[in-house]
Amino acid sequence: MPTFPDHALVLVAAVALVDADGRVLIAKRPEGKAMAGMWEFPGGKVEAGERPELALIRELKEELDIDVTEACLAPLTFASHAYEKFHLLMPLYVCRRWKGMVTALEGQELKWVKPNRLREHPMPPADLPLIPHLIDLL
Ligand SMILES: Nc1nc2c([nH]c(=O)n2[C@H]2C[C@H](O)[C@@H](COP(=O)(O)OP(=O)(O)OP(=O)(O)O)O2)c(=O)[nH]1
Ligand SMILES: [Mg+2]
Repeated sequence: MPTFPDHALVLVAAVALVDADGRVLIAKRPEGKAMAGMWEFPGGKVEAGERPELALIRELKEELDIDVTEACLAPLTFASHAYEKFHLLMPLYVCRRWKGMVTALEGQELKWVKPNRLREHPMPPADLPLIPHLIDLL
């Protein structure tokens, strides 16, 4: 029985951008945001009426100044995590191809890391089960 009446589902689309050396891009959540200082996969909330793939393409332009096409987004797995105030459902895509140079447009710290070193970076609890999938893939 759910003890919380208003556990709204929040849909967030995220991506593992993979470089030629099999490293994955993570970004540090800026001060002032929830979970500030944690390392996350680029992405963001899917807006009402928006498809997750298009949300991700939009977020990658806004946050990193890169152009990604839908055909280059391969679904890998998803996170489903009960935060205190909402339930996060977060599909994780993999992308190895994009146009433009990855640039931190929101002042966020960026880092390319091997999947087996992701655990050295504090990540939101929802992300921890995603790490083995990336280790298996890359
Ligand atoms: N982008 C992203 N968000 C994550 C990850 N793990 C995780 O728990 N989240 C959570 C944190 C936030 O509650 C939510 C994403 O919200 P956000 O604030 O980044 O959304 P947004 O990019 O649309 O930004 P905003 O316009 O709301 O400021 O998902 C992750 O790996 N990547
Ligand atoms: Mg975001």
